[in-house]
Amino acid sequence: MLKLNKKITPLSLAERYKNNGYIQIENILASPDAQQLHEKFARQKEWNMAFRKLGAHQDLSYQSYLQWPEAHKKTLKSYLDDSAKREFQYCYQNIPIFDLCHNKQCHVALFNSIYQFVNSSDFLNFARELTNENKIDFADCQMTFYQSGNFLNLHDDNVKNKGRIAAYVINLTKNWKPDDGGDLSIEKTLSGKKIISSLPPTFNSLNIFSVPQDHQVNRIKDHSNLKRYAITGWLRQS
Ligand SMILES: O=C(O)CCC(=O)C(=O)O
Ligand SMILES: [Fe+2]
Repeated sequence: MLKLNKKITPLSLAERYKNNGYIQIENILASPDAQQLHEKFARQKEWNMAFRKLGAHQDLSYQSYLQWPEAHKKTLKSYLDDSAKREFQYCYQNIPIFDLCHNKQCHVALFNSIYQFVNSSDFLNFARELTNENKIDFADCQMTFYQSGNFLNLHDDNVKNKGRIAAYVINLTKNWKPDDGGDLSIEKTLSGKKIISSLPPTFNSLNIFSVPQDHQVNRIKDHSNLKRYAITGWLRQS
C-alpha cells in the first residue's frame, strides 16, 4: 500500500490553497514508495498515446507507434504541432487506471495499488482538509507519461456532470530542469492582467488546483530526454 508522508499536515496548508486556488506540496509520498513507483513507471512498456484528430480524441498503442516508419512519425508530429497553434490539442501517453480498476477485477498490482491509494481514507481525508471540500467522495486516476514534443494545451478541466471539485497531480519526474519544459502553468486574470504561475514537475510533489481553472502542460522541448511521469486525476463528488 502506498503511503502519504505523515509529516505533512493538510490543515496548515488549507489557507494557501484557499487564497491561490492551487498548491504544490513537496515530499508527498513516503520516500521509498515514490522511488519504487518511479521504477515501475520507467519499466512500463505499453501506454495509450492520446491526441486529437479533426477535433476528436484518439488513442493509439504507443508500442505500435514506436514501430512506425520515421516519415510517418514526422507527419503526425507536424500535424500535431500545426493543430496545437490553431485549436485545443494534446499529445501524451496515459493508462486509464480508474476505468480499468473501477467495478472490475484488475490483475495488475501497480494499477490496483494506485487506485487503492488515491481512494484510501488517508488520501481523501487529506484532500478534503486541504481543500475544505467535504463533498469529495472519490478520486479517479490515470498514469501519464510525457516526453519530448508532448504537451497539453490550455483547458479548464470542467466537464459537465463529472463532479470534479479539484484536479491533482502526483509528480514522479526525476532530474527536471527549466530548460526541459513540461511545467504546469496555471493562468488567472486579475484586474484585466494575465497572471501565470508555473509549477515544476518536482519529483514526489503533489499539485492540487480547484476546477474550473485555466492551465496547460507546457511542451517538453524537442532536445530534452525528460520522462515526465505522473499520477493525475480529479477529486470528485458522486
Ligand atoms: O500533468 C499535469 O500536470 C496536468 C494534467 C492535466 O491538466 C490534465 O490531464 O487535465
Ligand atoms: Fe487539466
